[in-house]
Amino acid sequence: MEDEFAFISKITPEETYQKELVRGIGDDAAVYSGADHMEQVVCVDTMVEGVHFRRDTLSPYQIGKKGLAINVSDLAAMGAIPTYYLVSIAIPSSWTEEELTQLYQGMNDLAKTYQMDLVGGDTVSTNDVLVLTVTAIGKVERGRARYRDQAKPGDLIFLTGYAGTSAAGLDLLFEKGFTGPFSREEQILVKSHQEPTPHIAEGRILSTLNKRISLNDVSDGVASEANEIAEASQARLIIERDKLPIHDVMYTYPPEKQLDYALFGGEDFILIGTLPKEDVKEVEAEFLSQGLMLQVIGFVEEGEPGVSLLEENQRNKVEKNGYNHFKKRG
Ligand SMILES: Nc1ncnc2c1ncn2[C@@H]1O[C@H](COP(=O)(O)OP(=O)(O)OP(=O)(O)O)[C@@H](O)[C@H]1O
Ligand SMILES: Cc1ncc(C[n+]2csc(CCOP(=O)(O)O)c2C)c(N)n1
Ligand SMILES: [Mg+2]
Ligand SMILES: [Mg+2]
Ligand SMILES: [Mg+2]
Repeated sequence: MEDEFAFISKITPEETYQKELVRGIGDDAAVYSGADHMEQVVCVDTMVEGVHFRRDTLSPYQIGKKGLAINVSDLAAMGAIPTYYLVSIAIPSSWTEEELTQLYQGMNDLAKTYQMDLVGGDTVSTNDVLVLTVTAIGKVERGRARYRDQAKPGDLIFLTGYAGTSAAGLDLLFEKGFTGPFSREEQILVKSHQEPTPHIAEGRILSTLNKRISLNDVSDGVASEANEIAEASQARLIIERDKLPIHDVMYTYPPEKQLDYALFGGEDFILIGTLPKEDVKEVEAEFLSQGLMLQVIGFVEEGEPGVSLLEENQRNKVEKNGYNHFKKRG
């Protein structure tokens, strides 16, 4: 990389999507207006080389795409419509300009899907590994954001996709390297790790249907995210083992391995939530009409806040044991 300012002008979009954007890249800060009936939603997540990806697990394009996707997933978990994003990047000297162009192409491609505008960021050099921090902004109709603290006894728990595919894909990449070779089944798992799809359409259904819904996205694993809902709601969540949605391509794995990936794997970026039993039919019908998946995986009951797995009539405690940056898996 020769010049910081040349780099910034290279990554500045020529056109923008959002009509409420007043000033994007090029001044000290971005400016946008918003309608009174909408609330603004903002989140930030970081990806660090060696922790969130390696050069042999994600391509530069995929690093960019996933860096934005994990943030869009947090917007989905709030029921929000994505609008803007900002990118802070610390670049080691080993990265070529071509690789950085690909990284931004990955973000651009995902941003186009959701009509999100890149409105700012920061560019620095580093003597260490690449660090990518994306801030995502969205909006949601007043009072319709979906929080983690809404679960109540009698509710059902749901997932909006398959659990555990990303972690299974990552293990395949560790085992076989970036180029594989991977069978067709394995390719599905690897792709789900490398290019997760945020569940924005699912989040929007859950926000526009006016129901009492708790919602979270699965970054650290179903066990961890379910425990977050349990803590925030002071509720007891029971997950039924035989209802966990395991993708067909994982049927060749031993059942214990399937369960471990599903509960503790993480990075699936599906949504987990709860809703009143009497609302399930209506919500399911809306998901079905849009070709989307909604799988009931358990229920909420009275009792000590926490999560249990119901298996052959036994309840076993599910610890908050997913991915934790300062703790090894136990
Ligand atoms: N360093 C920090 N300073 C201030 N707030 C933070 C910091 N780290 C996390 N938070 C806040 O703590 C809450 C939980 O953050 P967390 O990162 O666990 O959620 P998440 O982004 O959904 O999960 P993940 O990062 O695993 O995808 C959020 O409200 C987040 O904004
Ligand atoms: C090379 C490599 N090693 C391990 C992992 C697994 N991993 C890293 S962060 C994370 C949870 C989500 O992160 P955060 O909590 O920061 O949002 C998981 C499951 C990976 N993706 N790549
Ligand atoms: Mg976070
Ligand atoms: Mg989240
Ligand atoms: Mg985390």
